[in-house]
Amino acid sequence: MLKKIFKYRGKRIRYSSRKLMTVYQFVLFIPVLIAICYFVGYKQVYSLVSSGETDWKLFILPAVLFLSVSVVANLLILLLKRVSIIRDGFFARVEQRQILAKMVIDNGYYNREQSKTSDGKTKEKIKFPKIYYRKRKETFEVVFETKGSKFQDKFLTIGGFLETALTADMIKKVDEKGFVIYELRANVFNKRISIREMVADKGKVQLMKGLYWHFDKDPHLLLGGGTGGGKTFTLLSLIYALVRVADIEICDPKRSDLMALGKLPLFEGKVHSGKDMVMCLKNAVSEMNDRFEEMNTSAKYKMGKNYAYYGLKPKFIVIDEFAAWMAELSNDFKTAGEVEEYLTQIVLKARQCGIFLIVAMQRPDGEFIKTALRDNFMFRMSVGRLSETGNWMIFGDENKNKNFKFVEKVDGEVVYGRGYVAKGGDVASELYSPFVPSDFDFIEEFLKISDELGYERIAEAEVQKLSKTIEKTFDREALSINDEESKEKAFLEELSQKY
Ligand SMILES: Nc1ncnc2c1ncn2[C@@H]1O[C@H](COP(=O)(O)OP(=O)(O)OP(=O)(O)O)[C@@H](O)[C@H]1O
Repeated sequence: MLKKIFKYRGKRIRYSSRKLMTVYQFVLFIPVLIAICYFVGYKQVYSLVSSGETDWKLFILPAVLFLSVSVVANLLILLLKRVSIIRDGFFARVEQRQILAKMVIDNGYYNREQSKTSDGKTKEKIKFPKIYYRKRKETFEVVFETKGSKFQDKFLTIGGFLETALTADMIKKVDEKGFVIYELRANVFNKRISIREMVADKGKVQLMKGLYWHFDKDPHLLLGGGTGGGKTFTLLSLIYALVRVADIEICDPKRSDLMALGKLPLFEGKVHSGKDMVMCLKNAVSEMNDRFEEMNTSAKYKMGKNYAYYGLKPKFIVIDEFAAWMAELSNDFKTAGEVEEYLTQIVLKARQCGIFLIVAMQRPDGEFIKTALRDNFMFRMSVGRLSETGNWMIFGDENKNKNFKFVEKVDGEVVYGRGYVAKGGDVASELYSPFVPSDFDFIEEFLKISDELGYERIAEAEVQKLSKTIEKTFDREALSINDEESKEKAFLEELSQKY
């Protein structure tokens, strides 16, 4: 009851909050000011004055000392505030409160109140509506009182505006009696991890600091994104992290970057293209049935337990450029029907026995992936530039009002692999896929994993050749594809540009 009466909503944003950073500058300077007043003012100047000293030259040194210490101290305080903002510390939050106050003033979301002073003059006072700022563990909340105020309509749709004003990403909007609460996350870029930090176990894989794909809870991943946005690198990163703990099958209809992996012993016979991809899905369905059989007849059978309990390894089927593949099959109804059938079975049933799909495409158009099938991908990601419709197709109706941004540069540097992420049905939040440094050679790294897992080594010349196929400058010729395949590849390339 008490909680209902006194509900803490956060720090109130007031007219005075517009100068918060300056106030803190002064507050932090006060101890320094006291110290110089004591050591310079009292100890030096005062003693000179009280001893009757009149030579003005003797006062120069204390004056210079006073000024220089003040300037240096203020510069240090400014530096401290800057570092704190960059590190998302205390002053990042102070700055956010100040920005909110300025936003209210600049947009006129306040009321003017007139009052009479004791000497009969009229004084105008600016009164802010009730707006609160509250820090949460990884996020912060901005709360607006609605209660029929003249700004109510504005506050109910201010989410996108807040995202831009506070350079933050809205992750939730909650309507409460009399209030609307926006939950935002700032400085998401700082939460980016390097590919080498990606950790996976039998139930989850890390994507950013504090962000995991719990594939056993939110099965099947749908990844969308425009050309060159970082889809292939995201897929490769996921494969890199998961291959230590899972079986991976790869379908690459474009026969591009991922095809090269098939030449490594670690993925021998596990990288598919053409008709082989249909077989891969068919085999996954029969493996699913076998796994269920094994689980149900196990001596330690327990209702509701999943693959991990029975000691089974998770298995991932990675399909790149899915829409282009389906477009290619648009005249081959039989095969297209077969693919759809296998995918539906896996999507609907395979979670418990540990078989998961990771499907990537430019955008999940209903023409190529049925909405009912798409809705069962419980984890969604996008990287790179995507149209409004593309985002809506990936993240669904829940995100129709989300302000999806395309960010090309962060701190002046071009950024790759930026996009959004959401569990099915949630508001999408900003994502930076794990960073792949320029000295990271996927082939070399997969060979290291091969060694760890006891696979045979391949010749150095072959390693060199393969490394080139997954370089930052796509050298697709190195894949040694014959003429007939080249034609088909060009056709698929064309389709994947479109879809
Ligand atoms: N996570 C990342 N870390 C570092 N660089 C990246 C990352 N993602 C993408 N890049 C850079 O962007 C380039 C394009 O990425 P990628 O090949 O993954 O795009 P794509 O969306 O798969 O494009 P396409 O559809 O044309 O194959 C890479 O060669 C790399 O230089």
